[in-house]
Amino acid sequence: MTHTALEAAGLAKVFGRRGRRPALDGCAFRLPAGRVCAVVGPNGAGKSTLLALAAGLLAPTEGTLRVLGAHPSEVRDRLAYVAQDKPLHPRLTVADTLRLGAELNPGRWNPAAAARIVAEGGLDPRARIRTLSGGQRTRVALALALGKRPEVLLLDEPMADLDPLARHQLMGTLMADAAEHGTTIVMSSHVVAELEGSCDFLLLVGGGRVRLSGPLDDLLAAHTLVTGPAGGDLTPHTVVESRSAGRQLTALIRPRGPVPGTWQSAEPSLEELVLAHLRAPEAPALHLDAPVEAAV
Ligand SMILES: Nc1ncnc2c1ncn2[C@@H]1O[C@H](COP(=O)(O)OP(=O)(O)OP(=O)(O)O)[C@@H](O)[C@H]1O
Repeated sequence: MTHTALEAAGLAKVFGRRGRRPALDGCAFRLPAGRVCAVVGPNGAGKSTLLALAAGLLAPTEGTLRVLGAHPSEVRDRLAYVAQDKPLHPRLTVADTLRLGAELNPGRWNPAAAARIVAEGGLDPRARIRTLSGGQRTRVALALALGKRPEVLLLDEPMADLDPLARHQLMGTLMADAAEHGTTIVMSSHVVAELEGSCDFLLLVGGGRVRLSGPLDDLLAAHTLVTGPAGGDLTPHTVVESRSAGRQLTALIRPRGPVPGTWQSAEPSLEELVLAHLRAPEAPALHLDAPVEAAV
């Protein structure tokens, strides 16, 4: 039994010929099993590439990405992956699709988990996939994924085409499943607010690199949002991002020692942490997950 769900070392992926800008470059992180991990970052940052590598659908150009201590292809039956485009057979009905899920996952399939997700969306089991809306297809794809009873669930922007109520309800189902079975969930999303309160581990990817990694509480505690007079001196602290409005300066810092009482300070929210790093792509990386070094 491994206690590590995902472990990347020196991970790089170049699409097409070598020499092109890598989609991922020199990524190293370690995600312990049982965590709910948010993967965030701007468009083109490499989030989908990372998830497809973890699912074993892509091979790294350099380095390794181990899943449950093994090569992804060796643990395929212990993983489930929901891609952005949710490939489902358009002519099958919802019930046929779940039956296929059962046939493809003998000994693992949990019909109740899959049926529950479909039923909660009010989907007619006799409806053909091609007649479903984007959000309804997402629900079927999530039902297939959870029905597989995976140890690691990889979700690429799973909530993008769901209405707010369905998002809320499906997030609740996912979190309950993770809590009950210890499932590791790795979920990319652009809607940072919806990750707050559900995720306990963060990977912030930018320009193909992992810029922040670690337990969310530790990453938040390592940063302080300060407000003070414009032109105020923030040495010796590491300033991730600062903005002035009139005579006031607001900055996200990584404190190195106490912050003077002339500054108002508070712990940032997840959204504030992520937005500051997105606005400041050159800010230094911070890894609080003790990743392994790339093998030489
Ligand atoms: N199949 C592919 N062939 C060539 N380049 C690709 C391919 N897939 C991704 N890329 C490139 O790799 C980089 C990372 O893409 P990726 O889809 O992983 O980003 P992302 O963070 O998931 O973006 P988004 O938030 O827009 O979904 C981008 O520059 C993209 O153009």
